[in-house]
Amino acid sequence: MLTHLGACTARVLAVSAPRALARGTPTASRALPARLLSTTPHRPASSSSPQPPRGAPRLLDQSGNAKALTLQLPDGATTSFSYVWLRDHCREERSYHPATRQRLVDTPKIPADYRPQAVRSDERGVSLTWPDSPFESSYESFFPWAFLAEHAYNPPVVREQDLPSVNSRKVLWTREIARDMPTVSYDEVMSSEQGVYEWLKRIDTYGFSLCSGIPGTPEATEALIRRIAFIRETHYGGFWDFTANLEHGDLAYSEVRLEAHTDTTYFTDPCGLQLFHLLSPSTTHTGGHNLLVDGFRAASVLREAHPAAYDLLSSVPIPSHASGSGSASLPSGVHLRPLRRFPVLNHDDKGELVMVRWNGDDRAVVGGEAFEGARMDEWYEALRTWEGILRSEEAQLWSQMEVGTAVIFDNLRVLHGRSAFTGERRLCGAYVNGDDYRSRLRGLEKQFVGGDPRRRALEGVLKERYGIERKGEGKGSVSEEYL
Ligand SMILES: C[N+](C)(C)CCCC[C@H](N)C(=O)O
Ligand SMILES: O=C(O)CCC(=O)C(=O)O
Repeated sequence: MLTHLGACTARVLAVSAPRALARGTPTASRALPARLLSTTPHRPASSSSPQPPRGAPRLLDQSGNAKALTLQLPDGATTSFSYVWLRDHCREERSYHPATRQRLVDTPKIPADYRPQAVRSDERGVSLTWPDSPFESSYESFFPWAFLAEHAYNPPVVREQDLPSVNSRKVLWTREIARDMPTVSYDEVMSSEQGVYEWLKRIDTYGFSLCSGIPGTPEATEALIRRIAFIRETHYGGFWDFTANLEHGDLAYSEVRLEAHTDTTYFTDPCGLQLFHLLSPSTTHTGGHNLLVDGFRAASVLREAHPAAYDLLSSVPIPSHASGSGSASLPSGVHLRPLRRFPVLNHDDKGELVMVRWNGDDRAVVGGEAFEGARMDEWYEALRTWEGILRSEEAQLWSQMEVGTAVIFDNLRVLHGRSAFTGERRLCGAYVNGDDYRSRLRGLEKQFVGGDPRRRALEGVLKERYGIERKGEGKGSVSEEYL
């Protein structure tokens, strides 16, 4: 078991109905705490919404003389595709390897004025017959309506506002979550794909999860991590089994307190997941308690209360370094250029917060043009404000780790730390790449719930708004599993 430190006195920011993460048969995992800060869930149109217009989309010009393929959707909307785009995105075997799903067509050789000699459509989609030409012998491409509707660009048929944000499933938390921690059991993770799915869903939702019932050995811990994906090797090695011996020239290998931070801020691509499992019983040491802070919640508090500070921490790039060990040297002085630098708060191209990078110990010298004038004072004020939120009582989830229960967290969202300790404290764990974790989760979502939330919303929009569905295998090699 994990012993939570201190009474849970944090304010619950907002509570809505408990969210069932798992669909279908309940697993051995415990129920999940109610939402602690409501985020606006994406609500697909209810069954009372008007019935979608029926009938397949239709072509507006089948003459083949048009400069582009234009189709009209059942609601009257029209959208066009360039013929070069169509030839480039053909999913037939001549153009798209059916096993590797890689493009075979040599795109730059498609003539700029390429056009089909015939175009026809039916209830399933559109067929274009390409002519004999120096580019290729005559050939037919088929596109299911679902493929065209999903990938329409001129104009788009499905827009960003039709889909849930990448953070729609995330539940922000305070230390209050200690009342009922997202937890799965070692046995369920090791014994079934459903178990791995329950584990990764919790990590995706809360940014962390416990896993209980683990044999107190590094071997069992490593096997558990490898149920997600392969381990990410760094200059600290792959799977770590360490004590406070400064083995790798880093404070993690010491007994000092570490404030809430994210790891590997000196890498262009910080490690995605990080797992810790205590191997020495709590009787062998004093202190060394685990700290977790929801960096996305902290950022939302900062944005609400200190928007200027939020903007500053979202724009000014911060250098980071690690002494590394042996051959690794990751300096990042003001004039030394890593591949690129990142701010503390990082957003995707839709403005969604997707990565927190914060490590006060590993931060290198800040300076350069970005800090001229009053900017340096403003930045330190923002730092104090940000750290004030991270160190607030309501934000800090402290736990005394125990042999048999591991904590795993998303290093791009959840900050971690530890209290100082004395005595023998042996910890093991590893990093997993963020892309490998997200890929594994998407594969499990496809297996258990028909895809990730955006994929399911996209197909819901096409079906409910236009009556268009992806219907099993398409014609030829164009499968409905197109990427
Ligand atoms: C490998 N292990 C997790 C034990 C320690 C990693 C060292 C942490 C480093 N200061 C950083 O923040 O990246
Ligand atoms: O010792 C711990 O509990 C955590 C150490 C740490 O923060 C790290 O390795 O990044």
